[in-house]
Amino acid sequence: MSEAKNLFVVDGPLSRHKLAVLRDERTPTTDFRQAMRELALIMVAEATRRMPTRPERIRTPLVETEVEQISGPVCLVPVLRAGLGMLDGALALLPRATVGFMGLRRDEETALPVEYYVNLPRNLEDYLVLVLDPMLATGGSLSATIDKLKEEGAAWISCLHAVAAEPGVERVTREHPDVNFYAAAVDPELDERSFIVPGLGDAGDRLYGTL
Ligand SMILES: O=P(O)(O)OC[C@H]1O[C@H](OP(=O)(O)OP(=O)(O)O)[C@H](O)[C@@H]1O
Ligand SMILES: O=c1cc[nH]c(=O)[nH]1
Ligand SMILES: [Mg+2]
Repeated sequence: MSEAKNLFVVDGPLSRHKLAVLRDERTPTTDFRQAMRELALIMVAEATRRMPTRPERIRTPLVETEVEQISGPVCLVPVLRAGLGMLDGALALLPRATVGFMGLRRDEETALPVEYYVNLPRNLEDYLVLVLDPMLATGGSLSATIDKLKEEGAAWISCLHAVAAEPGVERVTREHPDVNFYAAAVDPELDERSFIVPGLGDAGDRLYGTL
């Protein structure tokens, strides 16, 4: 298992349970979607633990006191399509977040990412950015996403994944030591089509019934 300092495995009983539902080939689309939403919620709770905060003085009904607020606006960036399966869960905890989109699909022959849609907020440097994508396989799609976000000025980025594969983790943690990566599981390998093994199959197809 990767020992990178910027990799965090979110593997408590609840996330293991959700992941078990996602991995099972018998799970129908509706249950798969629900488990993905719930896992995203758990992962956002974990990833926000390392967000910067700022103090603020307020009054409770009794006295004046100091509280903490997350120190910037948050931008959620789902990587289309599969990342959309995590968006609702993330928005449940961060309802005021801005949402940007990265449209990428892997070429079936080469497994390299092809960009087809990008829509990010202006002034990305002001935001704390959370990238949502259930699958981190070779790391090609995530690497392209992080490069784009940094090009647009993002300075604080964390990435949330249901399943990551060792080779992809090795790549993105090495290329981006300033970014934090969260995964519910790190699987050992990729098959000849660059699918994660054991993995959960094609997350986009399972979310949207396009099997
Ligand atoms: O680490 P990589 O090797 O780049 O693979 C991971 C990417 O593959 C999947 O998307 P896919 O291309 O299947 O698009 P989809 O979400 O539209 O199905 C997944 O959601 C990631 O974005
Ligand atoms: O195993 C994999 C690899 C890439 N994308 C997926 O959806 N699943
Ligand atoms: Mg897919």
